Amino acid sequence: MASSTFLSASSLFATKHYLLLIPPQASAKGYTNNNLRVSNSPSFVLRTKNSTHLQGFVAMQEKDASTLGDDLKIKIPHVLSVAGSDSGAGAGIQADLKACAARRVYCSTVITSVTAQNTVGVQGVSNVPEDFVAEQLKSVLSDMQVDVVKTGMLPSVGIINILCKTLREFPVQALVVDPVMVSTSGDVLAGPSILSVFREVLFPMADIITPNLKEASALLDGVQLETVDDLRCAARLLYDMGPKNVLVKGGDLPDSSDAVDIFFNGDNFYELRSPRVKTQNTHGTGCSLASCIAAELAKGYPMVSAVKVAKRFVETALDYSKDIFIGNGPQGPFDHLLRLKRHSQDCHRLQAFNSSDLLLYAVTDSEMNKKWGRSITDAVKAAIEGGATIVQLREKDAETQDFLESAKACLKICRSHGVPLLINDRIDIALACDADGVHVGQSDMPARVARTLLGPEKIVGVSCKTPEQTRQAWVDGADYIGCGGVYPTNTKENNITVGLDGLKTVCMASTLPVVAIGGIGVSNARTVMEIGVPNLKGVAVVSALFDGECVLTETRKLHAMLSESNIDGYTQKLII
Ligand SMILES: Cc1ncc(COP(=O)(O)OP(=O)(O)O)c(N)n1
Ligand SMILES: Cc1ncsc1CCOP(=O)(O)O
Ligand SMILES: [Mg+2]
Repeated sequence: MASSTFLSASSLFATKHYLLLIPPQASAKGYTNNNLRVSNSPSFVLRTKNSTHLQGFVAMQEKDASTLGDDLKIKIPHVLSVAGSDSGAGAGIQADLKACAARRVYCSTVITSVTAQNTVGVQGVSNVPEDFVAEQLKSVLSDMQVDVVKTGMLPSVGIINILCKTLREFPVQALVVDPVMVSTSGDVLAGPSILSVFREVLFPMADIITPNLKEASALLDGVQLETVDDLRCAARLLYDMGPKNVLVKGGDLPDSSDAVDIFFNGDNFYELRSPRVKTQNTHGTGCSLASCIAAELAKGYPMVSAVKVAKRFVETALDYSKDIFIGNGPQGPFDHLLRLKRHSQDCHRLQAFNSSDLLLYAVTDSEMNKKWGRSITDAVKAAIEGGATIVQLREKDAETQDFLESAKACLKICRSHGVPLLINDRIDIALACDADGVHVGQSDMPARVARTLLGPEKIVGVSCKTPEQTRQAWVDGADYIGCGGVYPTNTKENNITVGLDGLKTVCMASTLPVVAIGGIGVSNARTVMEIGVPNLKGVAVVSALFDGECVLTETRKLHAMLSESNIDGYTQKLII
């Protein structure tokens, strides 16, 4: 269906630019090196001729890929949205852009109409002149390898005719038609004059049409649609107008606690049923659903899975957004990217990573807390009260669910004190609780992948014992380096001790700030900090803080020692 580039795997393996990490189950299933389809970086989909697929990561070994030959460039799935602009950005072109971004598909836009719109309703509409719609269409389609066209508000017969003519000139893999007629607020966006051109010209070209109840009824000359059986009849009648597939959305069906949509492909009916999300923030659901279908088609998925994924995508976003508040009208927008609330919860972390946070780095240990009969939250509270400037949860034996609960509780404490909280090894836990970042070692999740998964604003720390590792950490997008064990330690088994010389070598080679770790406490922290390298920013400590009766006392002692020697001030001055 979609025209993503097919690359032969042997050419990928031959290049130094890509390292294709084939998941074990791929070779177990006997996948050959032929016909691997790379659809997205850094994630990829392996697709075989029988369309089974596996997902994984493509890691770029070089940041600069500008020297790649044409045959190795990655084709990005591309949806062109032909729709109206919504100034409130809940629906229309703006929703389409967000839905495609959320589904990791490129979206270009042809604007058919500009609406003055908010959560209350539509205050004004100004259609774009037809010849300028034609010009936009030509600009995009003549250049940009569009896979799928998705239509929204098509406000005039002339614009629809221009679209159909242009699509004949520049054919695409699929056409998704959302026959927008009325906004969520009830305002008319396309008059009855377009009904016949929809039915006679556009629908026969469509791979799928996605009317809601009101639109289906209007297209069927006002027939009443009140039950799921009515939706089935409507789907069949609409199918007879020529589209290859029909999705009739039953979101407005009365008396249903479920959201029921009917999908018909000419052979089979699918009843897509899910619990109705109780929310007022539904503005733009139709546009987003159609865009998501288009996005999945552009990636090469079959129609039924595209529709199912799209429905799940919208439901997830609606559920996530049910308590957000944007605008005073009855139907607010929702958050396609599931990120807006996180930002407002982030308010206690006022700035990005600050290397002076490494001064007194407390690393927890579940065994030690158990031994001394304290909870992890009490341990973290005491460490912060004693002066810890950053906290890492290093819970090696914790069950995932317990770890997540502890991490959420500790995060609350840390946020209320403005202290960053990092998670050791477990990117999944960091993502699930929205921690401030992670610390990974040389055999953990590679720092570059951790960075990709966590995004640019989170902190990524990497353990390094050599200059080569520090350089790689920097290339991979790490924020700091943990270097050790500086001294022998019982906390980490089989750990090679690098000594003060090893620490110095790493610091000298590093372009990133460094924190020293391993066997460090009040008795030797000063010696460590006085090795005289500007980017050594602090000490990371486990047993000296947590393997004792009173975490508060031990942390205070170490904090006093570090502040007394004004180590941070010294290193800050040197590094400037
Ligand atoms: C600040 C800091 N530095 C180094 C480490 C060690 O990480 P790693 O090498 O992954 O070993 P484990 O801690 O996972 O056993 C650290 N945790 N923190
Ligand atoms: C996790 C880790 N990485 C290198 S040494 C070490 C253990 C540090 O623990 P302690 O501070 O008790 O020596
Ligand atoms: Mg680790």
